[in-house]
Amino acid sequence: MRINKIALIGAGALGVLYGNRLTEAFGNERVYFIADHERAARYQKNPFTCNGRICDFHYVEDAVKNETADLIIIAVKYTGIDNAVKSIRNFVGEETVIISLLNGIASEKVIAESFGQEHLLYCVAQGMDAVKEGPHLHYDNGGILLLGSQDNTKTAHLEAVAEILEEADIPYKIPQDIHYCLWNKLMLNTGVNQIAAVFATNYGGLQKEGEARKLMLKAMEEVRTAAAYEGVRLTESDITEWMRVLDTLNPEGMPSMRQDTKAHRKTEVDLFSGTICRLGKKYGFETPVNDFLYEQILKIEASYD
Ligand SMILES: NC(=O)C1=CN([C@@H]2O[C@H](COP(=O)(O)OP(=O)(O)OC[C@H]3O[C@@H](n4cnc5c(N)ncnc54)[C@H](OP(=O)(O)O)[C@@H]3O)[C@@H](O)[C@H]2O)C=CC1
Ligand SMILES: CC(C)(CO)C(=O)C(=O)O
Repeated sequence: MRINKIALIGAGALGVLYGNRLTEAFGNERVYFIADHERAARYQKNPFTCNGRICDFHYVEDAVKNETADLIIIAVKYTGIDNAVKSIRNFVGEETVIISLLNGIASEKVIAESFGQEHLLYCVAQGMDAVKEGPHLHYDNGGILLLGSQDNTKTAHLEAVAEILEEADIPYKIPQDIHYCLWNKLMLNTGVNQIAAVFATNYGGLQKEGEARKLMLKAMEEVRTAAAYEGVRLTESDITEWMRVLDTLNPEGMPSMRQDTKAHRKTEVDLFSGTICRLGKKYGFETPVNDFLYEQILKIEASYD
């Protein structure tokens, strides 16, 4: 299989980062964003920039028929996944490969249920420092994509995506176990993102000993339990390693969920405690910390003007 046409949906921090690298590599004949009519018009009027340079993006309206993409990259937030799935429907052909850059493990389930497991490759986006203000994206570190198939074998789809990333000079890795990688990142996000939002703090507030850090570790332990029920083994040392990484971060920085609550945006809580509490109910284990965090985050969202 060879990937010719590449579509993205979601021109946010990650969408602009990858959209720009792919457009620079393959041109806007082969690379485009799928967008509804309102977004396409808005984006065309107010072009995106990436590290100070205007992005030469091409937009195709989601109502267009008879245009399928070989690869679709989903880069919306979880709050936008249902509409994004509707928007890409016309572009999914028999051989289309779909990857989701979203955090957590929930978007993959939505995609598989909507289009069939055979279209899906698993992906973790990590290590980037992309910050988007209005249409302007800045990053120093472009991060890396971890990719894998459902059973971690080298499928034709996986090889085709790897080839295209290689050609575009986009860093990627095919780890031994992509599900472990997805869960490990979910464990970090469930602790760090949610605690920073609930305690209205930054990385500095999580780096020092105290109630916030204690609760963060307990929230992460509940993810370990959920992962075990799902057949993924996360260890104590995975948590220790994340704490080492957390302790190196700029204390003034903050995870995306805290940025969302500060800006009074809906959060991705359903990706994090939403997932863990749901699995707790499914398998019959207690999730007191994530129950508490879920409730608190919904309260924060409800308090916005
Ligand atoms: N930013 C990062 O460094 C990282 C992010 N992630 C994860 O990646 C995902 C994306 O994050 P990020 O790029 O930061 O998110 P952003 O909020 O920056 O971007 C999301 C974009 O999706 C667009 N969008 C929403 N709904 C639709 C729709 N129906 N059709 C088309 N576009 C739509 C929004 O457009 P509009 O503005 O026009 O409404 C917005 O620009 C999240 O799950 C995040 O947790 C993972 C690793 C790192
Ligand atoms: C890894 C981390 C916590 C980086 O801040 C993140 O994924 C996020 O902010 O959503």
